[in-house]
Amino acid sequence: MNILEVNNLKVWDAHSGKKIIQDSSFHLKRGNCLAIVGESGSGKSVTCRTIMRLNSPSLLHSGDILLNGENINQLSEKEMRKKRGRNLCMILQNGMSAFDPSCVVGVHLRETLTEHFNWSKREIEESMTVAMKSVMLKNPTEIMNKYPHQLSGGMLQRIMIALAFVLEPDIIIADEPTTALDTISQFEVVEQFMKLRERMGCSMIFISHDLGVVRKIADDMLVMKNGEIVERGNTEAIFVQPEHEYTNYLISTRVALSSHFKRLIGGGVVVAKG
Ligand SMILES: Nc1ncnc2c1ncn2[C@@H]1O[C@H](COP(=O)(O)OP(=O)(O)OP(=O)(O)O)[C@@H](O)[C@H]1O
Repeated sequence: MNILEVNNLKVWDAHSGKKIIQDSSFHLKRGNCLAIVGESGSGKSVTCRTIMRLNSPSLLHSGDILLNGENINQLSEKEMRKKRGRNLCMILQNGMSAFDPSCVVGVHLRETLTEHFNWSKREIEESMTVAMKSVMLKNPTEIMNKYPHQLSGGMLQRIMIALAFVLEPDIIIADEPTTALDTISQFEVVEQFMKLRERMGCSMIFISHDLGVVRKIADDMLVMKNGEIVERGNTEAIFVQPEHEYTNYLISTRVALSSHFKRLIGGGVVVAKG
């Protein structure tokens, strides 16, 4: 059963007429994680922002976007706002850009949750506290009283994941959620995503440059190049036997990079003698 079906999605720049997404059709099965990979500028983020209807007004689109069978492309802006957060939740690359820099994060969390639930301030704080502890954020009350710039990138990502725990959306769209983080935070955030899936069984679209993470987390994947999907299917099957030469290139580049890295690390270890 598909929770999301995207049919014949086209996106273009109204000013230049440049086609950004050519004619994209894909689906997300309920409870599955679909990864979108591809080089920079291939249209991964524009695809996801179109689903959320968060593109800049200069980008126009056509096609059907069926969420639970309902064509959300035909909804008014007001109806779409209700879908965002409660049904579709996006976790961005840079946690800093997701929060209002002028207020403490607790205000942002309260505003978001008040829009979707008829909860008191206390209920909101209680459910956020539980969710924040579950993503290993200690001292939730203290964190909620801090401004975004006073928190690390990894902490902000985990706050967004905690918010997703509370919102329990049908679909979480994560746009390179670990790119801006250091290696340790990347590992922790990926762990939290896996936990999120296990606990909520939610459906997820996961954009990533990191093929190691994709192989670990995604059931299915799409490979994009120049606004087109060039390969799709089961993640493991694609990794074992990529059909498109571009996918082959992406996978073999990763393998080459990783063995180069291992050689460097191995070669860099000097054991003192005597
Ligand atoms: N607001 C916009 N106006 C015009 N062109 C845009 C706009 N936003 C994105 N584009 C163009 O759309 C294309 C796809 O961009 P997109 O951000 O989806 O790529 P991406 O695959 O997500 O890349 P990355 O991995 O670097 O995030 C790019 O050529 C980009 O320049």
